[in-house]
Amino acid sequence: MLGQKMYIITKPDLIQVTQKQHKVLAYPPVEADFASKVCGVSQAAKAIVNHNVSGAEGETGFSMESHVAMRSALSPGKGFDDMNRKMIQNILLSLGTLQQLPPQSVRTGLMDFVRSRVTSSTTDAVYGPQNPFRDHAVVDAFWHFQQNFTSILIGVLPSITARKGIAGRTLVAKAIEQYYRNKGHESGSILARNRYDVSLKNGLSIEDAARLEVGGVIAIIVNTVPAAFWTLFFIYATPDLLDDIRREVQTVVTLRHSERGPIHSVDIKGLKQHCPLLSSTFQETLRHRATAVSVRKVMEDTILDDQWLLKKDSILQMPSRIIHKDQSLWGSNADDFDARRFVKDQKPLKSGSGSKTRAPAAAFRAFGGGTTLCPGRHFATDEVLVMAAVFVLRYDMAPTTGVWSMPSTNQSGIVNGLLEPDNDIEVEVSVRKGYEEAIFACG
Ligand code: HEM
Repeated sequence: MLGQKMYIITKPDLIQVTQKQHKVLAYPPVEADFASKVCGVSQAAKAIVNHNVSGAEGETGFSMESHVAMRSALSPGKGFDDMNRKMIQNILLSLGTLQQLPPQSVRTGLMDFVRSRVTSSTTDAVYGPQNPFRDHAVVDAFWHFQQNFTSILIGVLPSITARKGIAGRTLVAKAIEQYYRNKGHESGSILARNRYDVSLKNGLSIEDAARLEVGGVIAIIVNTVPAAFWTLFFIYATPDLLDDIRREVQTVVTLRHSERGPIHSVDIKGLKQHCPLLSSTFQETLRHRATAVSVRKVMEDTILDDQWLLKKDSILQMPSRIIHKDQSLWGSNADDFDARRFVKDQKPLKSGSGSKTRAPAAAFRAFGGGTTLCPGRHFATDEVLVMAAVFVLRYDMAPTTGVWSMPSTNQSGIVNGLLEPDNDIEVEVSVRKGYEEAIFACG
């Protein structure tokens, strides 16, 4: 990007105009460039990935077809429902494992805990019974790679400065390659199958298809982990909020007794429709912690909104963090975490006043917007809401220092969608009275 002209847009109305001009202010060339650099593919694969990124030749080529394939896999339908249901079952099951540990209370790093649960639940749902992430070495390698994103993408001599990350990436790509060779994708989700089919159809080798799939893993887990971490952090750090959310979640859980023990069935639809405070807390967590920057390439000289000349080949950025902290959009408490901000009966923002305000929908940028609005947002929302709901019902949690203090986030990488804590929080987690034998299921 050195020497490249850059424009930054921070006003939602201008962002909407930008998003409507998605052919000339385009995302696919940015994504192709990102994938080529971050995934470490061969020269031949770079040419395939960068072919027809402008869409001038119609909806053909790897870039255009993988966009469609991912969107269709993540849209409502049987394939998506199967994958989503498996992820939810995995989350419910994985939150039960603490119960099997000998003392009823365990010490763990909160980020570590969330990372391992999200990684195993999501990758198992996506990749199926031959999921390469069932191997802990692959999981560890992936997170080493993730910690080195920024250096790999824009660092000086990444082969030296990001050696551990690159080694991690190679190990994960090899494991996915083996998965493909064993035909693991055939019993995986629609998302895993669609991505493989598009890669092979467009002439990528299995090795390069596997390298690019490492980029797919970034999309499916990297943002959900901090989203779940911060959601739990804010809920437990605010005792009144924890009590209110517990009461709310209880209304969508039914209890029945079985030979195996008491079964608590969580109504997943009810969680989204009848738990406004939990949903609002999740959205506010994303608003408060998002750092995603939507990037577009200017494909030809363009006059934006009849007044701004954008030069061909320049880069346009729409940074969520600036927009989410704009007091003219979110009110005078824009910097604060307000768990009730997205509860529907909040009054809309009146110009420049009020602390409890609702901004226009376009001002919420955690999932991007327009044609590239995150297609995994429903999957991610279900994952975090279910995790938070079961966690609050089943567990008490307190930091071992005795005080919940907000961790610093200075080392958070610039390509992350959300801030990440510099250090993990050590917590003591214990099963709540009455939930010792509980089994959770989705209703
Ligand atoms: C809280 C979790 C998540 C956040 C905050 C998030 C955020 C985003 C953002 C900001 C973008 C780029 C949009 C743009 O530049 O306009 C994006 C793209 C994408 N996300 Fe997510 N995401 C999350 C979870 C997921 C999950 C769980 C999946 C898949 C299961 C997923 C799949 C994708 C895909 C495939 C794209 C690329 C879309 C395209 O090429 O058009 N995301 N996400």
